[in-house]
Amino acid sequence: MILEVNDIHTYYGESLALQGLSFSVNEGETVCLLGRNGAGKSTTLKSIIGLTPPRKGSIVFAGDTISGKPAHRIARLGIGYVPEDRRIFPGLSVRENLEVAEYRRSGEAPAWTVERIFDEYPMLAELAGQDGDTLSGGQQQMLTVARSLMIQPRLLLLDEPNEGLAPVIVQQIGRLIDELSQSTTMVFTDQSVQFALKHAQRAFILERGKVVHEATSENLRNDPDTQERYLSVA
Ligand SMILES: Nc1ncnc2c1ncn2[C@@H]1O[C@H](COP(=O)(O)OP(=O)(O)OP(=O)(O)O)[C@@H](O)[C@H]1O
Repeated sequence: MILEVNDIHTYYGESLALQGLSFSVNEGETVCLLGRNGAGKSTTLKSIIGLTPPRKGSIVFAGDTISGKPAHRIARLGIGYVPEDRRIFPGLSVRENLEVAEYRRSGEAPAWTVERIFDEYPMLAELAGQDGDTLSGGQQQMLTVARSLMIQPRLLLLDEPNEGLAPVIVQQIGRLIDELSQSTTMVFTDQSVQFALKHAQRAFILERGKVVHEATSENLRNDPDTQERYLSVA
């Protein structure tokens, strides 16, 4: 088990967003968090990375309790996070956006360098000198995912990577998830059950800040009742 989220309670002010949410992820797996708007998917990822620390419960990553640690320390333990709003640093080139994120754990050769990213994603190499702010939505998403690799993640969290992107770009993001899932454990959120089932091995369905259903993608695909109950827009 690389990630264990145990009974977390996360608040915004006095308002309870996650109320006893638990799930776990095995090393090498790709899982998806599904659920209607406001179910708590983004807050779950933000709780793991430490942006909205849970007030109760615990989160264990690779044997270390990370709940309670500051976000930058959690990231340095090897958790990459791509927020919903893709924070490209404006005024920095594509190359600089990657360079500022670079982190090498002592004693380990980095798996990801700017050169490797440019080799594997030539589209980013072509844009190397361009200001990050001038990129299209799809290019920005590629860059934010690539940037999250620069901390050499063992676990990658992607929050709605497809939001606002054209279908052809969504296909590219799907391919990127498939490729990265060969080497990295991943947790992503998505509004589209079809996309999730295609690219994740397991899904957790959230409702009102809790996991209410867990299934392999295969089983959920053949379970229209559960899809209808928790995922269809009423
Ligand atoms: N910054 C915030 N301040 C106050 N409440 C918030 C904030 N962000 C989220 N919430 C509340 O927390 C709950 C969970 O929201 P969250 O964004 O995690 O859901 P989600 O499943 O990711 O939904 P969406 O698909 O709309 O992003 C909701 O009730 C939401 O209104």
